[in-house]
Amino acid sequence: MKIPVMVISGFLGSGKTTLLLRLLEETRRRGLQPGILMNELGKQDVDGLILDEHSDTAIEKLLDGCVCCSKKEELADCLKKLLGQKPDIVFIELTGVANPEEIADALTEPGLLGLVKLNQIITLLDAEHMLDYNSIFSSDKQLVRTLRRQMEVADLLIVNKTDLVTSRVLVKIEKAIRKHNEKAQIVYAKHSQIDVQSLLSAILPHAHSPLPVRSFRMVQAAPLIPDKEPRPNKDEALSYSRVQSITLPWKPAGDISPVRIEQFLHKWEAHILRAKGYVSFSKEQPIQLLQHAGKRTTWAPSSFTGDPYVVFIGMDLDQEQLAAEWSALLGLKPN
Ligand SMILES: Nc1nc2c(ncn2[C@@H]2O[C@H](COP(=O)(O)OP(=O)(O)OP(=O)(O)O)[C@@H](O)[C@H]2O)c(=O)[nH]1
Repeated sequence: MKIPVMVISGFLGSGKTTLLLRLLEETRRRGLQPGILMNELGKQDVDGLILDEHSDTAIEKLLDGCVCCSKKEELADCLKKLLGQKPDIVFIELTGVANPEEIADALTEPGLLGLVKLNQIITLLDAEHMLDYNSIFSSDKQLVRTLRRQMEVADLLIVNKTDLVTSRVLVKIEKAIRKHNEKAQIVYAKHSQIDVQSLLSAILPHAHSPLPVRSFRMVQAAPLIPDKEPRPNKDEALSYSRVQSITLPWKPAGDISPVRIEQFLHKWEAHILRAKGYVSFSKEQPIQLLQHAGKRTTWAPSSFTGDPYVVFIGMDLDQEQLAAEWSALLGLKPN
C-alpha cells in the first residue's frame, strides 16, 4: 500500500507551518496517524519545535539546506524512516525557496515509487507581498523561477494573509495566479484557515481505498518541466542563488527590549526576508518565540528550554556585518 504524501510549499513566511498545524489538528480529530518531514534552510529547527509543542507526531527533519537541491539525496532516507512509523499520510513542509516539482519528481524515483504516492501539492501565497516578488528578487533569476514553479505546479493555491490586503489586491493576485496556473483551485485564507476536512476526507486510517492521486505525475517518467522550457543547467538547477541563512545566539549582556529587536530588523529590512527563533527578555518571563515575516514581527510565549537563538534568512546578506551589529545590539564586545 502506497502512503499518500502531501507537499506544502510557498515562499518564506507565507503560512506553511500554520497550515500544517491545522492539518495535524484534523488528522488527530479523524484518528489518522500523520508523519511529517520538515525542511529548513537554517541550522536550527524552529518550525519543528513549534510542531513539537502542538503535537506528538513523528517528525523527520532536514536542516541547513533545501531538500529540492542540496539535500535532495537525503529525502528518500528521511521518508523511509518516517514510513517505518506506519503513517496514514505524510506531510512534507518545504523551505520557502524550494521547487515542489523536484520533490514530486523524487517521489517517483525507484527507491520510493512503490512506497509513496503524491496526493497533492499545496502552495501558499503571501497576499501582502506576492505581487512584488518579481521586482524584489529580480537579481535572483533562480528564485523568481522557483516562485513561479511553486504556483504553476500546485493543485491547490492558498492565498493567505488576506487580513493584510484589500479586495482590489486580491483581484490582482487572482489574475497573476491564473497567468501561471489555469486549473488549480484557489482559496483565500487568514492564518491558513481553510477547509482541512475536505482536504483530508479521502485519507483513511491505514487506508486501503484508492486515493485521489496526481496520476500524470506518478505515471510519467518524463521530466516534469514541459518541453517548451528546457531543463536548467547545473547552476540554474538550484532553486535560489542569493538567499542565505545565519543562526546567531541570543546572549544579551544586559536588559534589552523587544522594541530594540524590531528596530534592528527594520534597519535590515532590505536584506532580511525572514527571522525566527527564541529569545528571553528576563528570567521571570517565559521565553518568547520571535516570528518576523514580510516585515512584520510578532512575539508569543514558548516553552522552549534550550539556548536561545535567532535564525535570519535573507538576500545578499552581509553575514559578518549582521553578526557584528547583532553582538553590538546585545551589548557584547566584538571578537
Ligand atoms: N497577519 C497574518 N499573519 C499570518 C497569517 N498566516 C500566518 N501568519 C503569521 O506569519 C508568520 C509566518 O507563518 P508560518 O506559518 O510560520 O510561515 P511559513 O511559511 O511556515 O514560514 P517559513 O517556513 O519559515 O518560511 C507567523 O508569525 C504567523 O503567525 C495570516 O493569514 N495573517
